[in-house]
Amino acid sequence: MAAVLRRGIKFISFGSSQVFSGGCKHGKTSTLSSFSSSNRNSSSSSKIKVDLDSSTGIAVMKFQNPPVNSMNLEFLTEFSIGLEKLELDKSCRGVILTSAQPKIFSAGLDILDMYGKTPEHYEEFWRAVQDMWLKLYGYSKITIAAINGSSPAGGCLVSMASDYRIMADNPRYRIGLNETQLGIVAPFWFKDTMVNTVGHRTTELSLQFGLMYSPSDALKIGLVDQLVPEENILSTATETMTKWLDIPDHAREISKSMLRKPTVDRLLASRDADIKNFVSFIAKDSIQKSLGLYLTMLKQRKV
Ligand SMILES: CC/C=C\CCC/C=C/C(=O)SCCNC(=O)CCNC(=O)[C@H](O)C(C)(C)COP(=O)(O)OP(=O)(O)OC[C@H]1O[C@@H](n2cnc3c(N)ncnc32)[C@H](O)[C@@H]1OP(=O)(O)O
Repeated sequence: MAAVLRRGIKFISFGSSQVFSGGCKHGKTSTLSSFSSSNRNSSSSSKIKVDLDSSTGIAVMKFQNPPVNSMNLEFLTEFSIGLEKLELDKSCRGVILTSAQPKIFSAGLDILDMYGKTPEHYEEFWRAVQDMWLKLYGYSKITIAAINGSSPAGGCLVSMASDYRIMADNPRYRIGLNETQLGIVAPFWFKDTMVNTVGHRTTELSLQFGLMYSPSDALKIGLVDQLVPEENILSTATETMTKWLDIPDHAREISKSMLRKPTVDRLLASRDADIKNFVSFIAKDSIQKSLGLYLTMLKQRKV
């Protein structure tokens, strides 16, 4: 990674995949909170807008943390609480995750929460990342990621933790676990989630090179399930959800749990050790230096 940063390279090719280089700025969106009809219940925390249609049982959670939906402590906390509320709500049977920001699903974990902070902050932050993944990966209801933009690292994790992934077919977008490009390491449960999604060999290459895939390459390796024109992404996600809703909940839920519980249990059995590991890793001078360099390059639009 250091060599990559020094060279200021924008793309690294690997087969037909590339490390991503972004290229645009985003405006802000406004926060709305309303209750529009007897069947639709909209609520909005500051970073996530939730719209539940109780006549269909489908909720849409829209990330609205401009400019790039980076997942800071506040976002992660609101995300976990929002998921929890919907899980407890009997009128909700499935959740669509998408972004209110143009061109970005999520930029992943907020790098500023991992840079220049205290050990206590790192600990709190990492616990919030774990909470979010444990809730989403072990979620009893159906989750569909409508990936309407780039989705690096933590954004890719959220997508992979969903039951089904629909991505906008825009060749400028990228998705993948690019942690090594920042000089950091995806923890074992990120790795497990990817192995469970695309298999061991593809994960070996993806994680070591920090590969970011175009939508068509992501479809080829099974990182996403379907590509659609950008303007159709929400309608397709809703149609797809309707098909999933045809399956009796209890049978689908037990099947999902059978497949995912061992992976969830692995982290549950070692949460404190995982936090300790994160805090000691991220606080290292060499890692802080790498993150500092990466942030500088982001600001200079060289990533
Ligand atoms: C033992 C375990 C140890 C560690 C495990 C840690 C696991 C980490 C997981 C992660 O998720 S790390 C985050 C990885 N994310 C990235 O690398 C994404 C970086 N960002 C981009 O590639 C691009 O910004 C983009 C998301 C593609 C968007 O490009 P665009 O051109 O549209 O916007 P721009 O680059 O100008 O960014 C706008 C603004 O946002 C800041 N930014 C971007 N991403 C992040 C981020 N992840 N965290 C914090 N801030 C981010 C960027 O610097 C710009 O800020 P500025 O306007 O002030 O310059």
